[in-house]
Amino acid sequence: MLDKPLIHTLMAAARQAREAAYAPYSGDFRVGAAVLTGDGQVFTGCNVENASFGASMCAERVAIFAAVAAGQRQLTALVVIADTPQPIPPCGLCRQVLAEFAPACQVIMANTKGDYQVATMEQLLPYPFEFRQP
Ligand SMILES: O=c1ccn([C@H]2C[C@H](O)[C@@H](CO)O2)c(=O)[nH]1
Ligand SMILES: [Zn+2]
Repeated sequence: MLDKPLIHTLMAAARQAREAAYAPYSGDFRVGAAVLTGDGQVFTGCNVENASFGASMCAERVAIFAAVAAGQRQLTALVVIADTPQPIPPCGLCRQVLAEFAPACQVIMANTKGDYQVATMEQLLPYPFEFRQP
């Protein structure tokens, strides 16, 4: 279980990352994310939209891919934050990507008011797809 100071550190990092969100097509629905690696590093991301809507990328996957691109494949926590009435949950695609690198990850869903809720990956994606060679 993550302690409160660490949750607040990660929430602050995600909130800061959200500032860079590029979200002109969603009406400025800005999202920030932060992931914690097994060795204590923090990587962040924001959503990056595109005129071809399907080419847009969620904040969570930007943060996860930044960690993996830096050689960090073991993720222990993820925070996602947006200006929403309730804490924001990660979308299904991000859950599947999280399951790849963070099967035992704690997911902290937050909003900019400071509300947050913690869930495990088992709760968010109980049956992740796993590829097996036939
Ligand atoms: O968990 C989520 C859900 C949505 N978005 C982004 C994608 C898009 O830019 C905007 C609206 O879906 O929010 C995220 O970054 N993370
Ligand atoms: Zn997503």
